[in-house]
Amino acid sequence: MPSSEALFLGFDLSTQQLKAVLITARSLSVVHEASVHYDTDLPSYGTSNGAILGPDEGRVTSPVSMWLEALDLILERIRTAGIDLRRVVGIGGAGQQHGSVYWSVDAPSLLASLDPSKALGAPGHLAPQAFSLPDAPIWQDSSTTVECRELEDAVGGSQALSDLTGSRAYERFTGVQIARIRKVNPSAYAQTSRISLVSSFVPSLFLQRIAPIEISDASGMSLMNILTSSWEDALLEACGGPELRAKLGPEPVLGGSALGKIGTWWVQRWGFSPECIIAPFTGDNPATVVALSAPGDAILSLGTSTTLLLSIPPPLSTVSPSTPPKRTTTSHLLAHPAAPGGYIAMLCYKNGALARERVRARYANDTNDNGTDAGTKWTRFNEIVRGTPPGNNGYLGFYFPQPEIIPPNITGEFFFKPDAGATSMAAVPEVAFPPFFHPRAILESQLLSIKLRVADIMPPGAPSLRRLVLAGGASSNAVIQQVVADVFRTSAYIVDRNTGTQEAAAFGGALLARYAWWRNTKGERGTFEDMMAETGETSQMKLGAEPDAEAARVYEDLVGIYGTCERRAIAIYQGSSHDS
Ligand SMILES: Nc1ncnc2c1ncn2[C@@H]1O[C@H](COP(=O)(O)OP(=O)(O)O)[C@@H](O)[C@H]1O
Ligand SMILES: O=C(CO)[C@@H](O)[C@H](O)COP(=O)(O)O
Repeated sequence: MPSSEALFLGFDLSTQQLKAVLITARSLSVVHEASVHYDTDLPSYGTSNGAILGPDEGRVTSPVSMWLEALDLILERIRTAGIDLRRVVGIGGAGQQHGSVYWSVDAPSLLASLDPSKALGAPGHLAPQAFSLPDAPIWQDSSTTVECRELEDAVGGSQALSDLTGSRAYERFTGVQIARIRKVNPSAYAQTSRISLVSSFVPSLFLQRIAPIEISDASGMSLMNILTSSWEDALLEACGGPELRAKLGPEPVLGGSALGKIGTWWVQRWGFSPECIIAPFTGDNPATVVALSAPGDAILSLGTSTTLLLSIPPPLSTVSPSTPPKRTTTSHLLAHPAAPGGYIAMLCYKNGALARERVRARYANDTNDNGTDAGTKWTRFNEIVRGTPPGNNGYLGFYFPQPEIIPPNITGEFFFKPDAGATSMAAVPEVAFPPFFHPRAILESQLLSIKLRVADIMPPGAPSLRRLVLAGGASSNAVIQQVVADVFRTSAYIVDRNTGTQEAAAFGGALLARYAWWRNTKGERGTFEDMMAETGETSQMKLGAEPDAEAARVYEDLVGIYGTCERRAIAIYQGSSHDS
């Protein structure tokens, strides 16, 4: 590869880390990856897994200054690795969905006049004065239940809101987060000139002006009409009053388009080319779909959250009117970032990686457990899972350390085992649940919940899943790959680390930048797929695990029992939360 070959830079500002992937223009090969882990690389912010809990019940935020410093640090790491940033012709990326950043009235002039002698995160440079709130509410926030009910009431209920926006009201969605800020901190709201999503915050820094919000990530706000991809006045009014439209900026834009060229601060401080284009960033889940989706596949993303993603392509014919995809009160429908008229169906769970880590720490703590995620940290956990049979001898556990999204708001742990005659399941206290069964129990219950609901998001008449593609941190774990293949009776594919990157969202962001560059700089008119076909990119997937027929049969029998136990866990939770 000539060292002058043009590069695309993709970021993913996710929950626990900022990640970056650099790919070549012609073959889309990954030339470099970098990351900044907030807790360990920027400990002065005191985050736990990238977030700060409280002070109010359910409040979860991340410091905006920490994200600025993370950008400084990741660029330093990329430069130190010997990458010549002048080669970067396009920047794109992704952000954790729903999180919001509140810009002050001074922000536009501060952004436009950044000082090349100062780091982005240097105190007094942008922060605190460019922001009307120092902390950004993130997707783990669950403090807005009242605002959710108010929003649904304003439009005629949860299904009506889902029909309009693709989702019922959810605590983490940006519209209700805005409504809460307007209610509890009206002066900060009044001083806010613009509101960005995490995904539009980062390109705003690169452009040195506030970027528009992208349609796929706008689908996670409860503010956009999912069929027209335009802001919906009734929703804007309900969440943020008449002033919200101006704070959101222009109508949402399609991904894979060029927003403009990189700002002069980046050219002067970091040596980027002034011709480098900036593409809209999207949500981390839509970016993962862009990176990994092929017809007939579903994607299971095992990051901090767990998501199941299904790409619904645009109708083949624009002549015959298409039936709008299903909208439900348990799943989400998002606009596709790069295929106008296409959608993404999604299930999302809050208790993913962090809940599994908690079980590992309590019940599978290796004496050598100071290893890394990729090294020995999961060794004991995996041994225990291998030492227990599919179905876990009937022991079923539910682990919701944080208020869950599916089922809504359930919190706590709930355990079940077959009763004495093995004819039904009995709820049992933790002490009656052998510790050895917990590691498999958390994997099985997290996956059975998805199995129970996956039919809800399949388009009518769609064939059954061809294969599941795994993404996110836990996708590299071979034991987890096998349980996934068995539960869903489908081949589990993973990204081949020799040819691709595990950082699918950052990679998807780089691909969207490549698509924007191809259309805007090269003047091409084709689809994203046309662009991919021209690159001659070879598959980055490899088989992770094939289902075991006997194990798959066990899970087919178990899914109904899982559903019954889940209903009982909800009843126990509701009983206990009413008592307290
Ligand atoms: N080998 C592994 N086995 C199980 N889980 C893993 C493994 N490696 C990483 N993880 C999990 O991946 C999580 C991080 O996933 P990642 O997709 O990077 O998160 P995010 O994008 O939300 O910041 C960690 O919290 C860890 O629990
Ligand atoms: O809330 C959602 C999706 O609706 C989450 O999936 C966030 O987008 C966070 O993603 P990760 O950091 O877990 O990848």
